[in-house]
Amino acid sequence: MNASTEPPAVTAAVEAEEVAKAAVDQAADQQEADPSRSAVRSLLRLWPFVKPVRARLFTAAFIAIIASCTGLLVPVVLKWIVDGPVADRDTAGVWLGGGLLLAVGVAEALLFGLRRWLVARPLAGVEASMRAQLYERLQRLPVSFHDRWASGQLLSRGTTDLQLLRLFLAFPMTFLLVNGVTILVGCGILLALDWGLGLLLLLPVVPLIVLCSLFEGKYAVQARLAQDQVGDLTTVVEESVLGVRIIKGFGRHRSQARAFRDLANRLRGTELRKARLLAGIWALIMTLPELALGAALLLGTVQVADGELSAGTLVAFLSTALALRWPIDSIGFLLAMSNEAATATDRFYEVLDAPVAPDTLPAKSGAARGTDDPSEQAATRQQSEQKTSGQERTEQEPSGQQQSEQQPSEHKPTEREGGDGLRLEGVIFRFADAPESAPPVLDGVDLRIRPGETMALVGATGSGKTTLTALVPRLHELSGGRILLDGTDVATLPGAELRRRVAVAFEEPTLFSASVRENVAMGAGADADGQVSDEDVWRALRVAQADGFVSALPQGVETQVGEQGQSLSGGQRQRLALARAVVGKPRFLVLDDPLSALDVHTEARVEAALREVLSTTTALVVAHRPSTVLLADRVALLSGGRVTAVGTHHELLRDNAEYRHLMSGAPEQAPSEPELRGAR
Ligand SMILES: Nc1ncnc2c1ncn2[C@@H]1O[C@H](COP(=O)(O)OP(=O)(O)OP(=O)(O)O)[C@@H](O)[C@H]1O
Repeated sequence: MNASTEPPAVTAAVEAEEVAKAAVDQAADQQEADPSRSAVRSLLRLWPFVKPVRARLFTAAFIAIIASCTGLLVPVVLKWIVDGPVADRDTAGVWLGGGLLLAVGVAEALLFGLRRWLVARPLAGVEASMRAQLYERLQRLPVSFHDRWASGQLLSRGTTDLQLLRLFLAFPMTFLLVNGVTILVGCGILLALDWGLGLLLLLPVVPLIVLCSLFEGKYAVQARLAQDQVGDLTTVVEESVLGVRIIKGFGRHRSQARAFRDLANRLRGTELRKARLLAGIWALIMTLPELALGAALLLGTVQVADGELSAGTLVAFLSTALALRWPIDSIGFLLAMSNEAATATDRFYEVLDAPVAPDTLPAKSGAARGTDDPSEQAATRQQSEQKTSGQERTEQEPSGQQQSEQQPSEHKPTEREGGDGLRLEGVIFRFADAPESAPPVLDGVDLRIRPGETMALVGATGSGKTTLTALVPRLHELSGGRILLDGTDVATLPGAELRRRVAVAFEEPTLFSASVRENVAMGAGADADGQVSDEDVWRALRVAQADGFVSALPQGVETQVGEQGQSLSGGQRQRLALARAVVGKPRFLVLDDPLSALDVHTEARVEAALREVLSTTTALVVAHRPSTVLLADRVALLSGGRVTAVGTHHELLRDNAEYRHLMSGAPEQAPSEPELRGAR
């Protein structure tokens, strides 16, 4: 949650518009495709997906080559008919020739039909497996990746780009090969029929090769631009649909539509440039061979008149040349489609190549990520204690404000046998995209939460509370320091184990298009799928005070909550998210202001029920209101990137001006966030 002084709804409306404008600008600045990149090399990266169906694909390509070359028999049969039965006025021979031509045509059609049948099924499988891999990768990529990438760009890669690739494998890939072989065989026949006329017909080949390679480079740039612009357009549509209430509420539909139109116009411009390039190369590909054919026809006719060439040979020559027209004409758009497929492959692999944080990291030594060496640990702690005044030191050495830990707090923490609770040691965090000059959001946070203890985390808006809570379940990787769960560094815990130990609920509750039961049971972890009993679900719903409204839903826990739970109120969504966090009875619970949307009475009831859960769970709860803070045994104040005070709510109210200011909302002279950051 970013710091903002505007009312949230106004900010959201302005942001919606700005996002659309930013997408337009982004499209304008879109990084150009590298014209020197090799389309063939890009397309070869599809091999791992194509490999399982290679036998069928190669068989289909071979059949298509046979079918296409079968078509080249037509001119040979024609030459035989003209020079034989027609010249000899042999009617039976003409019928036989006609029958042969029919047989050749039928064989060609059957072979092409067989090819299509062979490729349709396996290619749908290739597309499905690519899509599955993309989705799986998206799930594994870190939150920082998703922060950077627009959702529309990812959506368009999973839909439009993969469709383009299936089309390429089904059609252009095969036909570039088939038509290439057909042209070679056809040229061989032409040269065999009359090498002089054949050479004349082949004259345009060299300029056409040069022109095609020039076209390919230019087309690649436009194809990349167009596909990126489709991604931007998808982002704007998605955001407009999700933010439709804000757009309508603030009457922003016109400006939103304008921004969309600008983006659509840019895409239109790019598509027109593509069409112009394609039209240009197509015109050349059709005109140059046509000119050569005209010249060959003229020369051939003169030769027939002079008796140097038989009429049958000329007919065969011309019909072979005409049979090659489609394979030659199609090269322009086959190249264009291949280029788009190469771009789609690049875009697909941009996601697949993005680095995924390893499931577990080796424990690092030294201060950067803490250390297992007790002497180094002591040194690290000493360093961070020097940085932090009035901050929690250790349980054994209470001082100043910390002495009050000895005083009775509202809820006595339960010690767990063998557990060490949650420890943050010298935690440093900086967002990867933050400017170099900006200080880290968290700059040496030290905090110990004892087993069974509930610690409230309080701080000014934008002080880094949400960021800190995201570090415990490793939604972001630390820039320095370490976080220990019962003595184990979270970086060394396998992902599944980490999820089993830690459950989270955020202020902005995310629900999925599924039933209430499925949304809640999700919190029990992937390995518990299908094993969450009704009793567990209802217990969690009771803790979150959600049992009442869920019972009143038309199908109870089986009720579908709609996309993002839009059919529920904000407070109801928050309570379901809370139920999801507690259903798996986690050892550690991280709650980012999960009760902010509740009225005070409901909040009090949720808190009463939560206390039972929290008495056996170690919890870190971000709090903005005194009522939420009272849920906790102790409170930590986050300020200037560090924990500057720890104590009970009443102690901090008494002793800490900044805390008093935050809790009371009184216009007291507490340091502002920029002041605090500047002071560092
Ligand atoms: N993805 C991001 N990239 C760069 N900076 C970010 C990112 N997310 C948050 N920040 C910045 O990090 C700082 C801490 O944000 P965070 O959301 O943790 O604050 P917070 O204390 O939870 O605020 P609030 O009380 O308003 O929820 C803010 O200055 C914010 O602008």
